[in-house]
Amino acid sequence: MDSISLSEVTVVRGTHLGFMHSFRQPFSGVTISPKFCFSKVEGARAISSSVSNTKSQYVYGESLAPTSDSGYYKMNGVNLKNRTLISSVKERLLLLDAYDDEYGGVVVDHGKLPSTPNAFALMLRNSLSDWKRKDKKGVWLKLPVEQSELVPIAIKEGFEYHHAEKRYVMLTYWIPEKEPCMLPANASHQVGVGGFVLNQHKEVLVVQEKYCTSTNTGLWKLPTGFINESEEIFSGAVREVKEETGVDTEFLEVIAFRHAHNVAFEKSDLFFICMLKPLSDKIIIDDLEIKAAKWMPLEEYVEQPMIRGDKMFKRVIEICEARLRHRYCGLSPHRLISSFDGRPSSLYYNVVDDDHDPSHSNCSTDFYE
Ligand SMILES: NC(=O)C1=CN([C@@H]2O[C@H](COP(=O)(O)OP(=O)(O)OC[C@H]3O[C@@H](n4cnc5c(N)ncnc54)[C@H](O)[C@@H]3O)[C@@H](O)[C@H]2O)C=CC1
Repeated sequence: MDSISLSEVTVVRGTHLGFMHSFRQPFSGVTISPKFCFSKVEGARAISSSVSNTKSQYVYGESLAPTSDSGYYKMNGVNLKNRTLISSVKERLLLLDAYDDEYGGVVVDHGKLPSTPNAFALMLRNSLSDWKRKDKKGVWLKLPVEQSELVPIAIKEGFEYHHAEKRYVMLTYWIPEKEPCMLPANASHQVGVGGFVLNQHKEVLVVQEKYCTSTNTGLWKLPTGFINESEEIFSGAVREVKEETGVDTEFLEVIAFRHAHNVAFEKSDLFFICMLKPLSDKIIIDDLEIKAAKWMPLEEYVEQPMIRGDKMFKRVIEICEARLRHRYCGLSPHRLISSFDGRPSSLYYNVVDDDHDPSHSNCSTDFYE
């Protein structure tokens, strides 16, 4: 792409009204209309190298134009003497809207992307030159699905995929050639939960999955699933159990967690095994995912060959049994806001509460009395 048309440039600027705010400052007292067009002029590097245009006069709105005296420019009837300033303003018109991040990089404003591929290609190239000149580091470019035609253009300029979601793809570019790329990688883990739900009759809530490997066919297992974005582990476990079995539960503790790698899409897996107290006993299965569910005596569950012969399942049950005998203590969530990031969060721990009264420890709670 070597040139863009005048009309395309007009569209480009039409998406950049935010820029006009800063544009006002160098020409204080001069009003600049956001609706404008321009043509090639001497000294405007960014434009002259890439815009094909035949008009001899250029204007911003209807106001910026060279005067008969070649050293002067006129805007809304006011003479401007600073050619360099005008040239730099013209260049800025062909840059992507972006803001600095705290690591010396830039984040392109995805809400203000130009609407045509040609304009985007020109502005991206100009912006990269500008960021390189300014020694910027990482560039974050989020392209919404509605503008997916811009993806190959960015790739051609050297951008790489970082991650994708349903509505966008994120691309990155690391500028410093002599420094290793410091941009954080895409999220590396998925988070799963499993519910150990034991009733007062020492029966455990188990399910048979509708879709499973042949080795697991017929296995009665704990309800498991993945937590949703922005969902807490404790509420995700309660939700999964409810969805799969219809049983209401109260979260008690994280009993253990497993860390495994290359589980899906080469991502690692954090699996939190949660102890839950049943609040209802009626089973209504989710027949999209689950073939059957029932309350099964704990001894019977443990005696299944796949449980007895499996190091993880066997150990998990041993831990749960130890917890029931007060020989082990899991982790309970405590809600807090850290001034580090100001975000509400859950800290899982099992020590006594603030008043240092051991009776307040979650370890002392007897779930089934
Ligand atoms: N299922 C099990 O026996 C065990 C599960 N876990 C852990 O439990 C957590 C959740 O794992 P699972 O329950 O096994 O999740 P899963 O792989 O069974 O996926 C959960 C649900 O997503 C849907 N799904 C997944 N992939 C699909 C596809 N390609 N097409 C259509 N639907 C699809 C299915 O409805 C499935 O029931 C993970 O952290 C895992 O490590 C740990 C040990 C055993």
